[in-house]
Amino acid sequence: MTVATRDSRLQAEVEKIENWWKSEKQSRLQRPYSALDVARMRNSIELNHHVSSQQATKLWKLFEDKIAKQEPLLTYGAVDPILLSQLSKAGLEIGYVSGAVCGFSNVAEPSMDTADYPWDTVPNTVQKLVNSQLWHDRRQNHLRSLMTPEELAATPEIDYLVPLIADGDMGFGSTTGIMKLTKKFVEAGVAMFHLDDLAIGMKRFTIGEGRTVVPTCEYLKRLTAARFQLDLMGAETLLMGRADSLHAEYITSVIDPRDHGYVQGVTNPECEPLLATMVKAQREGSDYKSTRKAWLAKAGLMTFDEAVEQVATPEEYASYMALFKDSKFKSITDRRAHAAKTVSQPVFFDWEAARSTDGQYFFKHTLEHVIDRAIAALPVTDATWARMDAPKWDEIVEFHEKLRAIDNRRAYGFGYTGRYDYLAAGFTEEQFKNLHWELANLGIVFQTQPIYACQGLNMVSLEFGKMFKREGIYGYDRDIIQLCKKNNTDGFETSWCGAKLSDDQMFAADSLDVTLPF
Ligand SMILES: C[C@](O)(C(=O)O)[C@H](CC(=O)O)C(=O)O
Repeated sequence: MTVATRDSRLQAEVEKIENWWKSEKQSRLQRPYSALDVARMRNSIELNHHVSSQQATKLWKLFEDKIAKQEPLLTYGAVDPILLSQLSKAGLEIGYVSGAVCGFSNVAEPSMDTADYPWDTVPNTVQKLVNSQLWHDRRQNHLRSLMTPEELAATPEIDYLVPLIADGDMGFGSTTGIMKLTKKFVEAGVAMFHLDDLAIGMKRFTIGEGRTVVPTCEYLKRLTAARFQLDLMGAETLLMGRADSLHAEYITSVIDPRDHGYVQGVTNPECEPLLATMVKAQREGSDYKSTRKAWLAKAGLMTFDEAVEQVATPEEYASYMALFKDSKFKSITDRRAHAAKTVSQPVFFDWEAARSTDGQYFFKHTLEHVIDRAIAALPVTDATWARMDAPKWDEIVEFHEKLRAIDNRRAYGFGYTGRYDYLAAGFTEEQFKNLHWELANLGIVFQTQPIYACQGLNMVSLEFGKMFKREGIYGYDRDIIQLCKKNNTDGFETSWCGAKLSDDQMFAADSLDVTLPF
Protein backbone atom coordinates (compact mmCIF):
# COMPACT_ATOMS: atom_id res chain seq x y z
CA MET A 1 0.00 0.00 0.00
CA THR A 2 1.40 3.38 -0.93
CA VAL A 3 1.44 6.29 1.48
CA ALA A 4 -1.10 8.05 -0.75
CA THR A 5 -3.52 5.07 -0.63
CA ARG A 6 -3.17 4.77 3.13
CA ASP A 7 -3.77 8.49 3.64
CA SER A 8 -6.77 8.64 1.35
CA ARG A 9 -8.31 5.59 3.06
CA LEU A 10 -7.75 7.13 6.45
CA GLN A 11 -9.19 10.42 5.26
CA ALA A 12 -12.30 8.67 3.90
CA GLU A 13 -12.77 6.82 7.20
CA VAL A 14 -12.36 10.03 9.19
CA GLU A 15 -15.01 11.73 7.04
CA LYS A 16 -17.37 8.80 7.51
CA ILE A 17 -16.93 8.92 11.29
CA GLU A 18 -17.29 12.70 11.45
CA ASN A 19 -20.48 12.56 9.39
CA TRP A 20 -21.84 9.82 11.63
CA TRP A 21 -21.06 11.93 14.71
CA LYS A 22 -23.18 14.73 13.24
CA SER A 23 -26.38 12.66 13.54
CA GLU A 24 -28.98 13.89 16.03
CA LYS A 25 -28.16 11.09 18.46
CA GLN A 26 -24.37 11.07 18.15
CA SER A 27 -24.00 14.84 18.24
CA ARG A 28 -25.22 14.88 21.83
CA LEU A 29 -22.01 13.15 22.91
CA GLN A 30 -18.55 14.53 23.58
CA ARG A 31 -15.44 12.48 22.98
CA PRO A 32 -11.97 13.12 24.36
CA TYR A 33 -10.48 11.47 21.24
CA SER A 34 -10.68 12.38 17.58
CA ALA A 35 -12.22 10.69 14.55
CA LEU A 36 -8.65 10.11 13.39
CA ASP A 37 -7.86 8.17 16.59
CA VAL A 38 -10.84 5.96 15.86
CA ALA A 39 -10.09 5.61 12.15
CA ARG A 40 -6.52 4.54 12.86
CA MET A 41 -7.67 1.64 15.04
CA ARG A 42 -10.51 0.38 12.84
CA ASN A 43 -10.47 -2.72 10.66
CA SER A 44 -9.88 -2.41 6.95
CA ILE A 45 -13.15 -4.13 6.12
CA GLU A 46 -16.51 -2.83 7.26
CA LEU A 47 -18.00 -4.80 10.14
CA ASN A 48 -21.75 -4.47 10.43
CA HIS A 49 -23.36 -4.84 13.79
CA HIS A 50 -26.85 -4.84 12.45
CA VAL A 51 -28.78 -6.41 15.29
CA SER A 52 -27.31 -4.28 18.06
CA SER A 53 -27.50 -1.06 16.03
CA GLN A 54 -31.06 -1.74 14.88
CA GLN A 55 -32.21 -2.64 18.36
CA ALA A 56 -30.49 0.44 19.77
CA THR A 57 -32.19 2.64 17.19
CA LYS A 58 -35.52 1.06 18.05
CA LEU A 59 -34.89 1.67 21.75
CA TRP A 60 -33.82 5.25 21.09
CA LYS A 61 -37.11 5.92 19.27
CA LEU A 62 -39.06 4.25 22.06
CA PHE A 63 -37.27 6.46 24.58
CA GLU A 64 -38.05 9.60 22.59
CA ASP A 65 -41.67 8.61 22.22
CA LYS A 66 -42.12 7.71 25.89
CA ILE A 67 -40.28 10.80 27.13
CA ALA A 68 -42.60 12.96 25.00
CA LYS A 69 -45.71 11.13 26.22
CA GLN A 70 -44.41 10.74 29.80
CA GLU A 71 -45.13 7.04 29.66
CA PRO A 72 -43.13 4.29 31.39
CA LEU A 73 -41.34 1.43 29.69
CA LEU A 74 -41.72 -1.26 32.31
CA THR A 75 -39.73 -4.45 32.23
CA TYR A 76 -38.28 -7.14 34.47
CA GLY A 77 -35.14 -9.23 34.59
CA ALA A 78 -35.58 -12.05 32.09
CA VAL A 79 -32.40 -14.02 31.58
CA ASP A 80 -34.14 -17.04 30.13
CA PRO A 81 -35.50 -17.25 26.55
CA ILE A 82 -38.79 -18.85 27.58
CA LEU A 83 -39.47 -16.11 30.11
CA LEU A 84 -38.49 -13.45 27.60
CA SER A 85 -40.92 -14.77 24.99
CA GLN A 86 -43.80 -14.32 27.42
CA LEU A 87 -42.57 -10.89 28.51
CA SER A 88 -42.83 -9.86 24.85
CA LYS A 89 -46.20 -11.54 24.39
CA ALA A 90 -47.50 -9.65 27.42
CA GLY A 91 -46.76 -6.45 25.52
CA LEU A 92 -43.78 -5.19 27.49
CA GLU A 93 -41.69 -3.28 24.99
CA ILE A 94 -38.19 -3.82 26.37
CA GLY A 95 -36.34 -6.64 28.15
CA TYR A 96 -33.82 -6.45 31.00
CA VAL A 97 -30.88 -8.81 31.50
CA SER A 98 -29.96 -8.68 35.17
CA GLY A 99 -26.41 -9.40 36.28
CA ALA A 100 -27.62 -10.63 39.65
CA VAL A 101 -30.02 -13.14 38.10
CA CYS A 102 -27.40 -14.29 35.55
CA GLY A 103 -25.08 -14.88 38.52
CA PHE A 104 -27.64 -17.20 40.10
CA SER A 105 -28.77 -19.06 37.04
CA ASN A 106 -26.52 -18.70 34.00
CA VAL A 107 -23.17 -19.72 35.44
CA ALA A 108 -21.46 -22.94 36.40
CA GLU A 109 -20.74 -21.59 39.89
CA PRO A 110 -23.60 -19.50 41.26
CA SER A 111 -23.39 -16.87 43.97
CA MET A 112 -24.80 -13.61 45.26
CA ASP A 113 -24.53 -10.42 43.20
CA THR A 114 -20.85 -9.68 43.77
CA ALA A 115 -20.12 -9.71 40.03
CA ASP A 116 -17.63 -12.52 40.54
CA TYR A 117 -18.96 -14.45 37.59
CA PRO A 118 -16.95 -14.67 34.35
CA TRP A 119 -16.84 -11.33 32.56
CA ASP A 120 -18.73 -12.59 29.50
CA THR A 121 -21.65 -14.15 31.43
CA VAL A 122 -24.13 -11.36 30.71
CA PRO A 123 -23.13 -10.85 27.01
CA ASN A 124 -23.41 -14.62 26.51
CA THR A 125 -26.87 -14.52 28.04
CA VAL A 126 -27.79 -11.65 25.72
CA GLN A 127 -26.55 -13.69 22.77
CA LYS A 128 -28.77 -16.62 23.78
CA LEU A 129 -31.76 -14.32 24.29
CA VAL A 130 -31.29 -12.48 21.00
CA ASN A 131 -31.01 -15.77 19.11
CA SER A 132 -34.23 -16.91 20.73
CA GLN A 133 -35.90 -13.62 19.80
CA LEU A 134 -34.80 -14.01 16.20
CA TRP A 135 -36.06 -17.58 16.14
CA HIS A 136 -39.50 -16.63 17.51
CA ASP A 137 -39.62 -13.79 15.02
CA ARG A 138 -38.80 -16.14 12.12
CA ARG A 139 -41.26 -18.75 13.33
CA GLN A 140 -44.00 -16.13 13.51
CA ASN A 141 -43.16 -14.68 10.08
CA HIS A 142 -43.30 -18.15 8.58
CA LEU A 143 -46.69 -18.94 10.10
CA ARG A 144 -48.11 -15.58 9.09
CA SER A 145 -46.87 -16.02 5.55
CA LEU A 146 -49.06 -19.15 5.31
CA MET A 147 -52.24 -17.62 6.77
CA THR A 148 -55.39 -16.73 4.88
CA PRO A 149 -56.28 -13.04 4.98
CA GLU A 150 -58.96 -13.82 7.58
CA GLU A 151 -56.55 -15.76 9.79
CA LEU A 152 -53.98 -13.03 9.45
CA ALA A 153 -56.46 -10.38 10.50
CA ALA A 154 -57.55 -12.49 13.47
CA THR A 155 -54.02 -13.26 14.70
CA PRO A 156 -52.27 -10.55 16.65
CA GLU A 157 -48.64 -10.06 15.74
CA ILE A 158 -46.20 -10.22 18.65
CA ASP A 159 -43.07 -8.13 18.78
CA TYR A 160 -40.56 -10.74 19.89
CA LEU A 161 -37.69 -8.41 19.07
CA VAL A 162 -37.99 -6.20 22.12
CA PRO A 163 -34.73 -4.26 22.63
CA LEU A 164 -32.64 -5.73 25.44
CA ILE A 165 -30.98 -3.65 28.12
CA ALA A 166 -28.18 -5.47 29.91
CA ASP A 167 -26.22 -5.13 33.10
CA GLY A 168 -22.52 -4.54 32.39
CA ASP A 169 -21.84 -4.17 36.13
CA MET A 170 -18.52 -2.37 36.71
CA GLY A 171 -17.09 -3.47 33.38
CA PHE A 172 -14.92 -6.29 34.71
CA GLY A 173 -11.54 -4.75 34.11
CA SER A 174 -9.32 -2.10 32.76
CA THR A 175 -9.84 -0.01 29.64
CA THR A 176 -9.10 -2.88 27.27
CA GLY A 177 -11.17 -5.28 29.39
CA ILE A 178 -14.15 -2.95 29.14
CA MET A 179 -13.58 -2.62 25.42
CA LYS A 180 -13.79 -6.40 25.09
CA LEU A 181 -16.96 -6.51 27.18
CA THR A 182 -18.48 -3.80 25.00
CA LYS A 183 -17.52 -5.66 21.83
CA LYS A 184 -19.15 -8.82 23.15
CA PHE A 185 -22.33 -6.94 24.03
CA VAL A 186 -22.53 -5.43 20.56
CA GLU A 187 -21.85 -8.73 18.83
CA ALA A 188 -24.54 -10.33 21.00
CA GLY A 189 -27.13 -7.81 19.79
CA VAL A 190 -27.77 -5.78 22.93
CA ALA A 191 -29.65 -2.48 22.51
CA MET A 192 -28.20 -0.78 25.59
CA PHE A 193 -25.97 -1.77 28.49
CA HIS A 194 -25.08 0.00 31.68
CA LEU A 195 -21.78 0.41 33.46
CA ASP A 196 -21.60 1.46 37.08
CA ASP A 197 -19.05 2.98 39.42
CA LEU A 198 -18.76 0.07 41.84
CA ALA A 199 -15.44 -1.49 42.78
CA ILE A 200 -15.07 -5.08 41.70
CA GLY A 201 -15.76 -7.71 44.35
CA MET A 202 -16.35 -5.27 47.19
CA LYS A 203 -20.09 -5.47 47.84
CA ARG A 204 -20.89 -6.66 51.33
CA PHE A 205 -24.40 -7.72 52.26
CA THR A 206 -24.57 -8.87 55.85
CA ILE A 207 -21.81 -7.29 57.96
CA GLY A 208 -22.99 -3.72 58.04
CA GLU A 209 -20.72 -2.59 55.20
CA GLY A 210 -22.32 -1.63 51.94
CA ARG A 211 -21.03 -0.77 48.54
CA THR A 212 -17.65 0.59 47.49
CA VAL A 213 -17.29 2.96 44.57
CA VAL A 214 -14.28 3.87 42.48
CA PRO A 215 -13.10 7.50 42.05
CA THR A 216 -15.03 9.68 39.60
CA CYS A 217 -12.14 9.65 37.10
CA GLU A 218 -12.08 5.86 37.04
CA TYR A 219 -15.83 5.73 36.45
CA LEU A 220 -15.48 8.16 33.55
CA LYS A 221 -12.60 6.11 32.13
CA ARG A 222 -14.82 3.05 32.16
CA LEU A 223 -17.57 4.81 30.27
CA THR A 224 -15.15 6.37 27.82
CA ALA A 225 -13.54 2.98 27.13
CA ALA A 226 -16.97 1.60 26.24
CA ARG A 227 -17.75 4.63 24.07
CA PHE A 228 -14.43 4.28 22.25
CA GLN A 229 -15.18 0.63 21.47
CA LEU A 230 -18.65 1.54 20.17
CA ASP A 231 -17.00 4.11 17.93
CA LEU A 232 -14.45 1.61 16.68
CA MET A 233 -17.31 -0.68 15.76
CA GLY A 234 -19.46 2.10 14.33
CA ALA A 235 -22.28 0.77 16.51
CA GLU A 236 -25.38 2.71 17.56
CA THR A 237 -25.60 0.63 20.76
CA LEU A 238 -26.66 2.80 23.69
CA LEU A 239 -24.51 3.28 26.77
CA MET A 240 -26.10 3.99 30.13
CA GLY A 241 -24.17 5.39 33.06
CA ARG A 242 -25.31 3.96 36.38
CA ALA A 243 -24.14 5.80 39.46
CA ASP A 244 -24.15 3.69 42.62
CA SER A 245 -22.54 6.15 45.01
CA LEU A 246 -25.79 6.83 46.83
CA HIS A 247 -25.52 4.59 49.91
CA ALA A 248 -21.95 3.56 49.09
CA GLU A 249 -19.92 3.38 52.27
CA TYR A 250 -16.43 3.33 50.80
CA ILE A 251 -14.35 4.64 47.94
CA THR A 252 -11.26 2.78 46.70
CA SER A 253 -8.96 5.76 46.16
CA VAL A 254 -8.64 9.49 46.78
CA ILE A 255 -6.93 10.26 43.51
CA ASP A 256 -9.73 12.49 42.24
CA PRO A 257 -10.25 15.90 43.94
CA ARG A 258 -13.90 15.78 42.85
CA ASP A 259 -14.42 13.13 45.53
CA HIS A 260 -12.40 14.78 48.31
CA GLY A 261 -15.28 16.67 49.87
CA TYR A 262 -17.02 13.35 50.55
CA VAL A 263 -14.17 11.27 51.98
CA GLN A 264 -14.25 10.83 55.73
CA GLY A 265 -11.33 10.73 58.12
CA VAL A 266 -10.65 10.12 61.80
CA THR A 267 -10.91 13.33 63.86
CA ASN A 268 -10.12 11.83 67.25
CA PRO A 269 -6.30 11.87 67.65
CA GLU A 270 -6.59 9.21 70.40
CA CYS A 271 -8.16 6.69 68.05
CA GLU A 272 -5.87 4.06 66.57
CA PRO A 273 -6.15 3.25 62.84
CA LEU A 274 -9.00 0.98 61.83
CA LEU A 275 -6.66 -1.51 60.17
CA ALA A 276 -4.63 -2.06 63.36
CA THR A 277 -7.83 -2.42 65.39
CA MET A 278 -9.33 -4.97 63.02
CA VAL A 279 -6.15 -7.04 62.69
CA LYS A 280 -5.82 -7.24 66.48
CA ALA A 281 -9.47 -8.20 66.81
CA GLN A 282 -9.06 -10.92 64.23
CA ARG A 283 -6.01 -12.33 66.03
CA GLU A 284 -7.87 -12.29 69.34
CA GLY A 285 -10.91 -13.90 67.74
CA SER A 286 -13.19 -10.91 68.51
CA ASP A 287 -16.34 -10.30 66.54
CA TYR A 288 -15.75 -8.26 63.34
CA LYS A 289 -19.01 -6.36 63.39
CA SER A 290 -18.94 -5.26 67.04
CA THR A 291 -15.23 -4.33 66.92
CA ARG A 292 -15.87 -2.16 63.91
CA LYS A 293 -18.89 -0.59 65.60
CA ALA A 294 -16.84 0.27 68.71
CA TRP A 295 -14.11 1.79 66.54
CA LEU A 296 -16.67 3.89 64.65
CA ALA A 297 -18.04 5.21 67.96
CA LYS A 298 -14.55 6.42 68.92
CA ALA A 299 -13.14 7.61 65.58
CA GLY A 300 -15.27 10.75 65.10
CA LEU A 301 -15.49 10.08 61.37
CA MET A 302 -16.33 13.11 59.29
CA THR A 303 -15.36 14.94 56.12
CA PHE A 304 -12.60 17.53 56.16
CA ASP A 305 -15.11 20.40 55.92
CA GLU A 306 -17.05 19.01 58.88
CA ALA A 307 -13.79 18.70 60.82
CA VAL A 308 -13.09 22.37 60.09
CA GLU A 309 -16.57 23.38 61.19
CA GLN A 310 -16.05 21.48 64.44
CA VAL A 311 -13.04 23.53 65.51
CA ALA A 312 -13.70 26.89 63.81
CA THR A 313 -15.70 29.86 65.06
CA PRO A 314 -18.71 30.70 62.83
CA GLU A 315 -16.75 33.63 61.33
CA GLU A 316 -13.70 31.46 60.66
CA TYR A 317 -15.86 28.80 59.10
CA ALA A 318 -17.47 31.38 56.82
CA SER A 319 -13.99 32.55 55.69
CA TYR A 320 -12.99 28.92 55.14
CA MET A 321 -16.08 28.29 53.01
CA ALA A 322 -15.11 31.21 50.75
CA LEU A 323 -12.66 28.71 49.22
CA PHE A 324 -15.55 27.20 47.27
CA LYS A 325 -16.74 30.47 45.68
CA ASP A 326 -15.59 29.52 42.20
CA SER A 327 -15.70 25.72 42.39
CA LYS A 328 -16.91 23.10 44.83
CA PHE A 329 -14.22 20.66 43.70
CA LYS A 330 -11.23 21.55 45.83
CA SER A 331 -8.48 19.10 46.64
CA ILE A 332 -7.62 18.13 50.21
CA THR A 333 -4.35 20.02 49.78
CA ASP A 334 -6.19 23.24 48.92
CA ARG A 335 -8.64 22.63 51.74
CA ARG A 336 -5.88 22.10 54.30
CA ALA A 337 -3.92 25.15 53.13
CA HIS A 338 -7.02 27.36 53.26
CA ALA A 339 -8.01 26.05 56.69
CA ALA A 340 -4.51 26.86 57.99
CA LYS A 341 -5.02 30.45 56.84
CA THR A 342 -8.59 30.97 58.04
CA VAL A 343 -9.00 28.86 61.19
CA SER A 344 -7.01 29.47 64.38
CA GLN A 345 -7.28 25.91 65.82
CA PRO A 346 -5.43 23.02 64.11
CA VAL A 347 -7.74 20.67 62.21
CA PHE A 348 -7.07 17.02 63.02
CA PHE A 349 -8.25 14.92 60.07
CA ASP A 350 -6.73 11.60 59.03
CA TRP A 351 -8.41 9.70 56.21
CA GLU A 352 -5.54 7.19 56.08
CA ALA A 353 -6.29 6.05 59.65
CA ALA A 354 -9.83 5.24 58.59
CA ARG A 355 -8.86 2.94 55.73
CA SER A 356 -10.49 -0.46 55.84
CA THR A 357 -8.74 -3.81 55.90
CA ASP A 358 -9.18 -3.87 52.12
CA GLY A 359 -7.66 -0.40 51.83
CA GLN A 360 -10.83 1.51 51.03
CA TYR A 361 -11.49 5.03 52.31
CA PHE A 362 -14.64 5.91 54.24
CA PHE A 363 -17.11 7.77 52.11
CA LYS A 364 -19.97 10.03 53.10
CA HIS A 365 -22.58 9.23 50.53
CA THR A 366 -24.89 12.06 49.71
CA LEU A 367 -27.34 12.81 46.96
CA GLU A 368 -25.11 15.73 46.01
CA HIS A 369 -22.24 13.40 45.20
CA VAL A 370 -24.33 11.10 43.05
CA ILE A 371 -25.62 14.17 41.21
CA ASP A 372 -22.04 15.42 40.64
CA ARG A 373 -21.05 12.03 39.32
CA ALA A 374 -24.05 11.60 37.07
CA ILE A 375 -23.48 15.08 35.62
CA ALA A 376 -19.82 14.28 34.97
CA ALA A 377 -20.89 11.20 32.99
CA LEU A 378 -23.49 12.95 30.81
CA PRO A 379 -21.22 13.83 27.85
CA VAL A 380 -20.14 10.28 27.22
CA THR A 381 -23.40 8.39 27.87
CA ASP A 382 -26.85 8.17 26.25
CA ALA A 383 -28.90 7.44 29.37
CA THR A 384 -28.57 7.71 33.16
CA TRP A 385 -29.58 5.67 36.20
CA ALA A 386 -29.01 6.59 39.83
CA ARG A 387 -29.21 3.35 41.76
CA MET A 388 -30.81 3.74 45.15
CA ASP A 389 -31.01 1.47 48.17
CA ALA A 390 -34.42 2.79 49.11
CA PRO A 391 -37.08 4.48 47.00
CA LYS A 392 -36.95 7.92 48.62
CA TRP A 393 -39.26 10.15 46.67
CA ASP A 394 -37.56 13.43 47.61
CA GLU A 395 -34.21 12.07 46.47
CA ILE A 396 -35.67 10.71 43.25
CA VAL A 397 -37.21 14.11 42.46
CA GLU A 398 -34.14 16.14 43.37
CA PHE A 399 -31.77 13.94 41.38
CA HIS A 400 -33.89 14.02 38.24
CA GLU A 401 -34.75 17.70 38.47
CA LYS A 402 -31.07 18.60 38.74
CA LEU A 403 -30.06 16.29 35.91
CA ARG A 404 -32.95 17.29 33.68
CA ALA A 405 -32.08 20.94 34.12
CA ILE A 406 -28.98 20.00 32.13
CA ASP A 407 -30.35 17.28 29.87
CA ASN A 408 -34.08 16.69 29.61
CA ARG A 409 -33.92 14.80 26.33
CA ARG A 410 -32.21 11.69 27.63
CA ALA A 411 -33.88 8.66 29.17
CA TYR A 412 -33.42 8.08 32.88
CA GLY A 413 -33.68 4.70 34.54
CA PHE A 414 -34.98 3.29 37.79
CA GLY A 415 -34.63 -0.16 39.36
CA TYR A 416 -37.43 -1.48 41.56
CA THR A 417 -34.82 -3.28 43.62
CA GLY A 418 -36.11 -6.44 45.30
CA ARG A 419 -36.00 -5.39 48.93
CA TYR A 420 -37.67 -2.01 48.58
CA ASP A 421 -40.47 -1.37 51.04
CA TYR A 422 -42.52 1.36 49.39
CA LEU A 423 -45.01 1.94 52.16
CA ALA A 424 -42.18 2.16 54.73
CA ALA A 425 -40.48 4.68 52.43
CA GLY A 426 -43.51 6.91 52.90
CA PHE A 427 -45.61 6.28 49.81
CA THR A 428 -49.36 6.23 50.32
CA GLU A 429 -51.29 3.41 48.64
CA GLU A 430 -52.47 5.89 46.00
CA GLN A 431 -48.96 7.26 45.28
CA PHE A 432 -47.63 3.71 45.12
CA LYS A 433 -50.27 2.73 42.54
CA ASN A 434 -49.23 5.61 40.32
CA LEU A 435 -45.50 5.36 40.95
CA HIS A 436 -44.61 4.15 37.45
CA TRP A 437 -46.48 7.11 35.95
CA GLU A 438 -44.99 9.59 38.40
CA LEU A 439 -41.50 8.34 37.55
CA ALA A 440 -42.23 8.68 33.84
CA ASN A 441 -43.26 12.30 34.45
CA LEU A 442 -39.70 12.86 35.68
CA GLY A 443 -38.23 11.43 32.47
CA ILE A 444 -37.59 8.05 34.12
CA VAL A 445 -38.95 5.96 31.29
CA PHE A 446 -36.78 2.85 31.70
CA GLN A 447 -38.16 1.08 34.74
CA THR A 448 -37.08 -2.42 35.66
CA GLN A 449 -37.88 -4.92 38.39
CA PRO A 450 -34.53 -6.65 37.90
CA ILE A 451 -34.84 -9.69 40.11
CA TYR A 452 -38.42 -10.78 39.39
CA ALA A 453 -37.13 -14.29 38.67
CA CYS A 454 -35.77 -14.62 42.21
CA GLN A 455 -39.05 -13.64 43.78
CA GLY A 456 -41.78 -14.43 41.26
CA LEU A 457 -40.39 -17.59 39.72
CA ASN A 458 -39.32 -18.92 43.10
CA MET A 459 -42.85 -18.45 44.34
CA VAL A 460 -44.55 -20.04 41.33
CA SER A 461 -42.12 -22.95 41.23
CA LEU A 462 -42.38 -23.62 44.96
CA GLU A 463 -46.18 -23.64 44.96
CA PHE A 464 -46.29 -25.84 41.88
CA GLY A 465 -43.75 -28.28 43.34
CA LYS A 466 -45.73 -28.65 46.57
CA MET A 467 -48.92 -29.30 44.63
CA PHE A 468 -47.24 -31.78 42.26
CA LYS A 469 -45.73 -33.75 45.14
CA ARG A 470 -49.15 -33.96 46.73
CA GLU A 471 -51.34 -34.64 43.72
CA GLY A 472 -49.10 -35.99 40.96
CA ILE A 473 -50.05 -35.83 37.30
CA TYR A 474 -53.73 -35.42 38.18
CA GLY A 475 -52.89 -32.02 39.72
CA TYR A 476 -50.64 -31.20 36.76
CA ASP A 477 -53.47 -31.88 34.35
CA ARG A 478 -55.89 -29.72 36.32
CA ASP A 479 -53.54 -26.78 37.06
CA ILE A 480 -51.42 -26.74 33.93
CA ILE A 481 -52.74 -28.71 30.95
CA GLN A 482 -56.40 -27.74 31.30
CA LEU A 483 -55.62 -24.12 32.12
CA CYS A 484 -53.16 -23.83 29.22
CA LYS A 485 -55.80 -25.21 26.85
CA LYS A 486 -58.40 -22.79 28.17
CA ASN A 487 -56.09 -19.77 27.96
CA ASN A 488 -54.31 -20.90 24.81
CA THR A 489 -51.00 -20.60 26.65
CA ASP A 490 -47.82 -21.18 24.67
CA GLY A 491 -46.27 -24.59 25.22
CA PHE A 492 -44.55 -27.59 23.77
CA GLU A 493 -47.30 -28.60 21.38
CA THR A 494 -48.41 -25.19 20.17
CA SER A 495 -47.12 -23.00 17.36
CA TRP A 496 -44.77 -21.39 19.95
CA CYS A 497 -42.45 -24.41 19.84
CA GLY A 498 -41.74 -23.89 16.11
CA ALA A 499 -42.64 -27.42 14.99
CA LYS A 500 -44.06 -26.18 11.68
CA LEU A 501 -40.95 -24.08 11.04
CA SER A 502 -38.74 -27.09 11.74
CA ASP A 503 -40.65 -29.36 9.38
CA ASP A 504 -40.97 -26.79 6.61
CA GLN A 505 -37.28 -25.97 6.81
CA MET A 506 -36.54 -29.65 6.33
CA PHE A 507 -38.93 -29.94 3.38
CA ALA A 508 -37.55 -26.81 1.76
CA ALA A 509 -33.91 -27.64 2.31
CA ASP A 510 -33.66 -31.37 1.75
CA SER A 511 -36.75 -32.78 0.09
CA LEU A 512 -35.42 -32.67 -3.44
CA ASP A 513 -32.40 -34.82 -4.06
CA VAL A 514 -31.43 -33.80 -7.57
CA THR A 515 -28.87 -36.56 -7.85
CA LEU A 516 -31.48 -39.36 -7.80
CA PRO A 517 -31.85 -40.94 -11.29
CA PHE A 518 -35.69 -40.80 -11.43
C1 LIG B 1 -29.99 -4.28 38.79
C2 LIG B 1 -28.98 -5.13 39.46
O1 LIG B 1 -27.70 -4.63 39.20
C3 LIG B 1 -29.04 -6.53 38.89
O2 LIG B 1 -28.00 -7.19 38.90
O3 LIG B 1 -30.11 -6.96 38.47
C4 LIG B 1 -29.17 -5.22 41.00
C5 LIG B 1 -30.49 -5.73 41.40
C6 LIG B 1 -30.89 -5.63 42.84
O4 LIG B 1 -30.05 -5.54 43.73
O5 LIG B 1 -32.13 -5.70 43.07
C7 LIG B 1 -28.83 -3.85 41.59
O6 LIG B 1 -29.69 -2.96 41.59
O7 LIG B 1 -27.70 -3.68 42.03
